[in-house]
Formats: sequence, C-alpha cells, structure tokens
Amino acid sequence: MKKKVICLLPNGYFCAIILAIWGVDSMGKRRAFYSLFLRDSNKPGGNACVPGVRTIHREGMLAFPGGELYARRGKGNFPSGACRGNERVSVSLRIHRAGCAPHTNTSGKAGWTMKAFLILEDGTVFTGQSIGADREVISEIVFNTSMTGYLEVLTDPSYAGQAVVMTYPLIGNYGICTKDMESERPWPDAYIVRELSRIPSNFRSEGTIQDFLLKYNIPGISGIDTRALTKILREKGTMNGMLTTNEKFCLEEVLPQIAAYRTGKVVEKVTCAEKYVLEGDGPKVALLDLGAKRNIARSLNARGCQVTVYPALTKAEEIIADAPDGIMLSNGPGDPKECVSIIEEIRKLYQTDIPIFAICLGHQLMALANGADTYKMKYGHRGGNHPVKDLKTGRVYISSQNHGYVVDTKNLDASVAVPAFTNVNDGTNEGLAYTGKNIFTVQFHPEACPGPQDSGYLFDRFMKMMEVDR
Ligand SMILES: NC(=O)CC[C@H](N)C(=O)O
Repeated sequence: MKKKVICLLPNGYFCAIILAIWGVDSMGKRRAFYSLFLRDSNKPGGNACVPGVRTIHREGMLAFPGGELYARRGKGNFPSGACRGNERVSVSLRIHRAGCAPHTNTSGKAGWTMKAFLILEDGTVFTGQSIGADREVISEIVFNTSMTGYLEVLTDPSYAGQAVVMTYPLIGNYGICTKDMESERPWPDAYIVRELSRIPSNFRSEGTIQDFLLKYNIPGISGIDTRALTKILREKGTMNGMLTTNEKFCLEEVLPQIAAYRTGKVVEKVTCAEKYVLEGDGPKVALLDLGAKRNIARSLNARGCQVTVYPALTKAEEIIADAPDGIMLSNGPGDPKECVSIIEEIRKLYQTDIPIFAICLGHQLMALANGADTYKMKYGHRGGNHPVKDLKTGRVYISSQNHGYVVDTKNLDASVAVPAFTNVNDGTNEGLAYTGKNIFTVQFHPEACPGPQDSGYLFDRFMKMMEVDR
C-alpha cells in the first residue's frame, strides 16, 4: 500500500495532518482508503466539520472507520514529528479495514507503527508492534503449538486469565470465520504472534484478527521472536508477563507487579449465566459449564443427545432432580484447586449412579473430589499434536490439548480410580477410569477444535454408558 502525507504541521499540543491513503483492495483494485484532516480542537475554528475532517482532543487514540490514529508525546516512528518547543509529537496511523493490508504504516515500512513490549517476569523484554487494543495488561504467558485453529484457541474459555503465544509463525491467514468460534467471545488477556497475515484469504472469512481483537478490547503484540520466547518458557517454565505500549516503563517498578499476578477464580467469569437446553431426541445429558467449548455440546447433540447446559455454580441437587441420563463435566480455566465449592457439588454427583464423562478441568475436579491431588506442570500442554496412550489397548491417539495442571497419580487410590490414559511425551496422566463406577475422565480434548479428532470415539463410549443405564 502506498500513502501520501500531504502535510504535517506543528499545531499547539497536537498537530494537524492531512493524509491521503492509497492502497490496493482485496480485489487488487487501487483505491483511496481514507483521508483525514486532524487539527488542534483548541484553535479557533478547529472544530469545523467538513467531510473527512476529524479532531483529536487529547493525547491518545482517534478511531475512525477502518483504523486508528495515535498521537503521543515523545519519540515516535512518524517520519517527521511535529515540534512544540523541544517536545516531539508523534503520530502513527493504523489501518485495519478488512481486505486491505493491516501492516501498512505512515512510514511506508512493513509492521505497525506503534511499538509494544512484552516484559517477562524474569526481566526479558521483547519489542514488537502493537496489535489489537492499546491496553496494558499483566497475565500468565502460555504457548500453543497448533498450526491452525487460531480462532478456536482464541475463543476457548480455558485461556481466561492467560496470554497466549502462538508458536506457528503466521497467524490469521484464513481470517475470522465466526462459525468456528468455541464460545461467544475470545478470552485470552493478550495475544502474541510472530506475524499477522496481511490479507486473509478464505471464502468463509468475515474479518481480520486485528478487528476481532479490537472489538473485544484485547491487546496483542506481533513481530517478536516467538521461538525464542517459547524456548524461555519451556526452559524456565510458564511465567507471568506484561504487555505494554508505554516505552518509558521502569523495569524495577513493573517486575514485582508482574510477579504478583495470579489467574485467580476464573470459572465464574466464563460460565453461562443461565441454564439452557439444546434439543435432541436421544439421551438427556446435563453439561456442567465450567467454561465449556461449544464443540462438547455439539458432539453430544450430533449424537442425538438433548443437552442441558448448567452454570458452573449449579447445585448438584438441581442437576440430579432433572434426572439426566448422563452428566458431562466440561473444560475450563484456572487452577482446579480454586474451584472449592464446585468440587463439593461434583462429589455429590459422583455419589449417584448417573454415568459421568469429564474433560480437562472436569477431569481434574472429579479427581480432586475423590481425594486425588493436582499440580502445575512446568509449561503445560497446549497444541494439536499430543500423543496419548490408551492403557487398556496400548493404542496411541494424537490429541488436542490445553492444560497447565495435571492429576497426580502417585498416591492415587486404586479403589477409587486407575489411570486410563497417559501422555507419551512426558508420562503424565491423561485420563482416569473410576473403579466400580460408570465414570471416566480425560485430560485431553476429544471434542478437538482445534486439533485432531482421533479421540472423538470417547463420546460414543459415553453414549454406550448411557444406553446401558437407560
Ligand atoms: N482446558 C482445560 O480445561 C484446562 C484445565 C485447567 N485450567 C488447566 O490449565 O489445567
């Protein structure tokens, strides 16, 4: 995309600029995307409103259809900073209209004009470009190795309270296809990528990651060495980090704040507000929504089940009173040990004879409800290629995973449960079969999305358990 800066004038605290931005649209046609005339609103006549004229009232961001303009004091990337005394005012422009190149900036170089910094708890600083919302955030930094399925990752509620690094180097190339969303919104606190696709290309695409992040006020960073970042997280373990666009951050001040961050109780944030039903003619399944990915209900619905989705804090008595044929405990965010009251209710569900199938957080909570322990792994399992072994058959399945905690099987009481699956890479537990009960639970994601569907047969196993019981 080419741009033309017609003039840039010092004008009091802020500046007046005229920009005519030319580019090539998704059909390859050259056209003007926008032109702006910004001026100091404090000047007489400064608010004159003619088509294309916008005023910026303070240091900060001015959003306009298809982009934003940033004005800030201090050094910037804009080719000619406007001066007032010795003070520089820098202006940067970001265009994110669907179909046009979001990597264009006013200096004509590739990459965003607005710098962003990822500061790790250990003091490592990565410098890249701001994507998404311009908002400072502290979170736990985790990495996901999936090569596709970035939208499913973004909308997986299990990422609430975490910032996600995508290790695959190019993200966003098939756009945003809202039908693929695993919940109604994206959940990570921040999004970290090597490179964002310039022009999404896909007949199903409805937008760009950039717009999507902005819509949900999620900040992000691109243009950093995500391989180096991932190596740090893998060698030192998952750690907290801060994402900021403030170039003047003081490391000594922010490091203690970063270290103090805790994910906290996040299940309450992501669960549904009210119970709802997805109709079906088959068995009645009660799905406890701890931050459920949509494909869990979809997988059950596709097998004919009538799925009733319950908020995470529903009392066991209410679920039991509805007489379901089976209970499904979903995935969800955070440390399982934070879910004290939910564990109590799950213990009551265990005591019934209703068949139960649980995934990820549900699996961890069922284990905790029965006296087992969980611990945090060094850097977790997040991606679409984790081999898990069915201990009964010896067969290995490639699974989709997203978890930082795991059930400790060291002191597992065999009269309660026995390991059913194990991770081939590191030997950690991937599933339990409950002794004398119609209950089995897995740490990985048979609902996939994103990831391989090898283990989808576990939903069929659950169907059989309900048939026997009906
Ligand atoms: N996907 C999940 O359910 C994750 C469970 C839990 N929050 C963990 O990180 O281990």
